[in-house]
This record gives sequence, C-alpha cells and structure tokens, in this order.
Amino acid sequence: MSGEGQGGQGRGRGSSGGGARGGSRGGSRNGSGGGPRGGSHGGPRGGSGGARRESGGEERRDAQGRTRSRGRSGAGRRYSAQAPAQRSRTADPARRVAFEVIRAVHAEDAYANLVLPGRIRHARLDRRDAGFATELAYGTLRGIGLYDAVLARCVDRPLEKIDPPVLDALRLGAHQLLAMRVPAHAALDATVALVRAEIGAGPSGFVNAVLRRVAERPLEDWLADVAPEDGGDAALAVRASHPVWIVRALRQALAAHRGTRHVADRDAELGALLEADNASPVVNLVALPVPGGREALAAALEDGAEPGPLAPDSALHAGGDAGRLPGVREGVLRVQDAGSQLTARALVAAPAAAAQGRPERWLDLCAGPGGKAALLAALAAERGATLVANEVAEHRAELVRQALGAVPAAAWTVRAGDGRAIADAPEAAGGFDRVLVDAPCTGLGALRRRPESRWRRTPADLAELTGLQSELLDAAAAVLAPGGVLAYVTCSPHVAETTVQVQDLLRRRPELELLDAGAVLSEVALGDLRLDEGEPGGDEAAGAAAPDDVAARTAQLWPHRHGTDAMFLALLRAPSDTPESPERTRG
Ligand SMILES: C[S@@+](CC[C@H](N)C(=O)[O-])C[C@H]1O[C@@H](n2cnc3c(N)ncnc32)[C@H](O)[C@@H]1O
Repeated sequence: MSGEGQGGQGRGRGSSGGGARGGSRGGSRNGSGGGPRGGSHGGPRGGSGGARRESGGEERRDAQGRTRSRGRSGAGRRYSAQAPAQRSRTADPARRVAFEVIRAVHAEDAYANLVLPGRIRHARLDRRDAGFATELAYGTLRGIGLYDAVLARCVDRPLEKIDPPVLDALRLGAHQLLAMRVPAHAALDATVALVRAEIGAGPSGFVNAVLRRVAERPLEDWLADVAPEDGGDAALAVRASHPVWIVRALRQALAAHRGTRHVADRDAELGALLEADNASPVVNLVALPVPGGREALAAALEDGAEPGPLAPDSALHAGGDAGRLPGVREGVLRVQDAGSQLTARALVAAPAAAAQGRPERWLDLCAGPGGKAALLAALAAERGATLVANEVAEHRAELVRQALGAVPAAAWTVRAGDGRAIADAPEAAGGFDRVLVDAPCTGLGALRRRPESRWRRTPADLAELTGLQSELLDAAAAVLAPGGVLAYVTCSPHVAETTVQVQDLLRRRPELELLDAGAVLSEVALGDLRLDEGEPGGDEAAGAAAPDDVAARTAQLWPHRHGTDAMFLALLRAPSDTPESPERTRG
C-alpha cells in the first residue's frame, strides 16, 4: 500500500468535515474530552478494568491481544495525554498486517485466510504478534455488522461516505475497544498511528475523535442501544454480527435438523451457534494412514497438540502455524476440520453391497482442493480400493494432486472435468462403489473459518448453488454401481442445500435407499456425537422413523455442539443387482 498516495486522499477527506457526533472532538485534542473510563465500566468484554500502560514501558500482550493487567483491579483506564499529532507515527507491525488484510478483502475481493499467512511472513511477525494480527483481522471482519452499527452512532454522516481505508481503520479500532482486552489508550494511540502511517495525517484527528466516542461506553451499553434484546432477528443479527438472512436461515436449519429440532430453548441454541461462528476455530490435524502418518501425529502430540476427541488419528493443534510441523510439510499429517474427517470416514464405513471379485472403486466428484480426497485415497490404499478424484477447475485439480502426494500413486487418479458429465468419463465405466459429492455450497457452516464470507454471500447465491447441487447429485447417482453408496456432504446447514436436496433426489430417484447417516457417523466417531439429543425417544425413535423422514436419517454437525464446521451428511444406497441375496458388507 502506498502511504503517500493514500495519504493525499485521506488528508482531503479527513480535513473536510469528518465530524464525530456529540462534540467530543474538541476534547479529543487534549486527551481529556473522553475522560478516563471509570472502573465501573469494566473492560470492553469480560469487565477487566485496570490494565494500563506503565509510563515509558512497552505494552505487553499475549496472542489474543490481551494486555497483562498490572494495575489495581477495577482501576480506571487512562487515555494518552498526547494530541494525535504528537503521538507515534509508526504503525505497529501486527496492526499494519491486520489492516492490510482487511483492505485486501474489501478493495481486492481477497480471502483473508489466503492473504494473511503471506503478510505475516512478509512482516516477519513472531508467533505472538502473528496471533494478535490474526485476531485483529479476523475479529474485525467478523464483527463488521456490529461495529458499523456502533460507528454509525458516532459519526455525523452515513458510513458509506467515509473513505473506505478510514472506515476500515475505524472498524479495527472498534474491535480492539469493544471485543479485545486492549486498553483503550493503546487501541486509540495505535490505531491513530496506523492511520497516520498508512493513510495520512489528515484523517487521524477524525479517527481519534470517533474512537473516543466508541470508547465512552462499554460493549453492553452499545448493545442495549444498537441491538436491544427485544429487537427480534434484526437486532440479534446486529448483536451477533451476522446478516439477518443468515440468522433466519440458521434458525430454520436448527429447527429442521435431527438433534436440534426439539430443543426447548431455540433462542439459546441459535445464540450459541452465532457465538460459535464468531470464535476462532481450533486447528484440527489428521494423520493419513500412510507410512509416517502416525509417527508424525505422535510427534505433534509430543509437541503440545491434544488428541482429537471426535475423529480417529486426529489432534487439536494450538501451537501457531501448523504448516511448520514436519508431518504437515511432508503431507502425511493434514490440517482438516474434524467434521470433514468424519464425513469422509462415514462414506468408507457405510454398508455397501460387496464389490464382487474386484477391488472397490471410489469417486470424489468435487474434490478440490483435496482435503477429503487425501483421506479417502489413503483409506482406499489401505483397503485395496482405488479413488478417482474429479474437480472442475484445473488449478484446483492441481491442488488435489499435491494433496494426494503422500498417498501411493497406484491408489488414485485425478481428473479435471465437470462433475455433471462424469458418466461420459472413461474412468466411470463400470460405476463406483462409493461416491462422495462434497458439493459447492454457501459455506454457511464454516463462517468462523472464512471471516468475510458472511458479508459476501447473498440469498441469490442459493438459487444458483442449489441448482448445481441437484445436477451433481443426479450425475453421481447415475454412476453408482449396484449396491454402491453415495455420500452427500455440504459445509452448510441451510435446509435448501441439505434436507430439501435429499428429499428432491429421493423423489427423482425413488430406488435410492436413505441410510441412517447418524448411525454410521456415530460408528466412526470416537466420542458421543449426541445426534439424537432433543429427539423424542432418542435413538429408538430415530431408528423407527418413517423412511421418508429425511431429517431423522441424515446427520448435521454443529460448531456450537461438536466444535466442527456445520457439516451435513446424507448416505444413499443404490439397489443391489440381486435383491434376493442382499448380502451387505461393511466397507
Ligand atoms: C466444497 S468444495 C470441495 C471440498 C473438497 N471435497 C475438500 O475436502 O477439500 C466444492 C468443489 O467443487 C468444485 N466444483 C464446482 N462445480 C463443480 C462441477 N460442476 N463439477 C465438479 N466440481 C465442481 C469447486 O471448484 C470446489 O473445488
């Protein structure tokens, strides 16, 4: 980013009437207008007053941006007495990285999770600052709905009229003030310094004044103002910083899916889900069942990772960049959500008709970038089966090839092609015994992982995606060998992409048998998934559900219940050629 070029722009706008509402601007000049926040206001979240910068000392913080409290508990916060012009002109590297990522997301349509690692490397951030930059960038992007509602109360013009880099700096400041335990003076000083260094001196006074207004009230006060408890879904959407259409879709999904549809307190359940979307996910690792996989997992566990509670041969890694682990570099240990691991394993464990006298043939129809394909290929190699991994985009097919690099090459083939035409592919001759359709979807189940995606998705995406999903399902069903099993997986719990898709498929292909996906998932999981919690009668009722009760025979994982992405799984079996001898085997 060119500080100079943007500085000119920022100066012009900043000096031309960027007023903070409520006349606190004058006060902000000498640092006394906002006044110290009393201890009774507590911290922005969690009420930790008292952390303050020791004079002349460095601000000390952990990876979450929390500053060590060295003052008396409950003591008030102090603002810097310096006017903005006298404060630091140097942006601190972690905040600069976070700002660059947010700008790239908004100005270049970039994905935060793809941009961030490169920026961290480029800025040579150490592990603690990398964690701080990640929390700043992700937290700000997730929280934009709430922060914009607060900022709109503090600015005397519509937010759209604010220069976009200045607005992003305000959001970054608001996140530190309202959701992180960064002391107010540090958040203000550092954000103003960032603006001076990255945008220009002009808007720094405006940013200082607006952030002082934000800092005047604790989060709870702002929430009561911009998102009152009795404000319905619209207020809940602001409170939890989600678009309202997504709040409604998630409410509907919780009410539709097995395990959550009978919960007594639906509001609490939805609140827990929205909260989980705003939390950073723990990194899950899986050891591929290939030479060196288990050893790499053992080394990661020795290095501080925790055994994964849900998926076999998995671990939870909280030690920073997992890419640095030797096993991950070698490709035998992979970063993969536990829900993804379980759905891939469920396809392999599903009761299919035995392939007669030949090795099983498996297909991953939408394989890019290759997470599930890598696990499937390794499991195929272990079982003497083979996997065809198909992906429509050539560059993503290349990623699949890389992902499969650690698996014996005899076990897999990667092809680039439209999955809707898979029946015409030479590889499809004879059909497949196990087919995965991990469909392109809205990704509403992985919002915590892609912090900007909730603001990019629109209801219009649904129509396009659901059309594609049903075509891919038809194509997959058409290449199932007799007795073969199709796993339909989405990382979205939206009913239009999940249960409605399955209902429609069964209507089009009534010969398919809907297997009990929850039972198979529970069989491959290590812990109790509690998929029937809240169902009247629990397991018994679910087992006796009418065959057309799609919700009872499909499975939905949830971030707030399972700590996984909200993965949906349906398992459908093609009729066997010889119905009079329905011998089934476990894969
Ligand atoms: C949800 S992602 C799959 C994730 C993958 N299974 C994994 O675990 O890494 C969906 C993939 O489907 C691909 N896709 C989209 N349209 C497709 C089509 N018509 N045929 C095949 N693949 C398609 C997308 O490019 C994307 O890579």
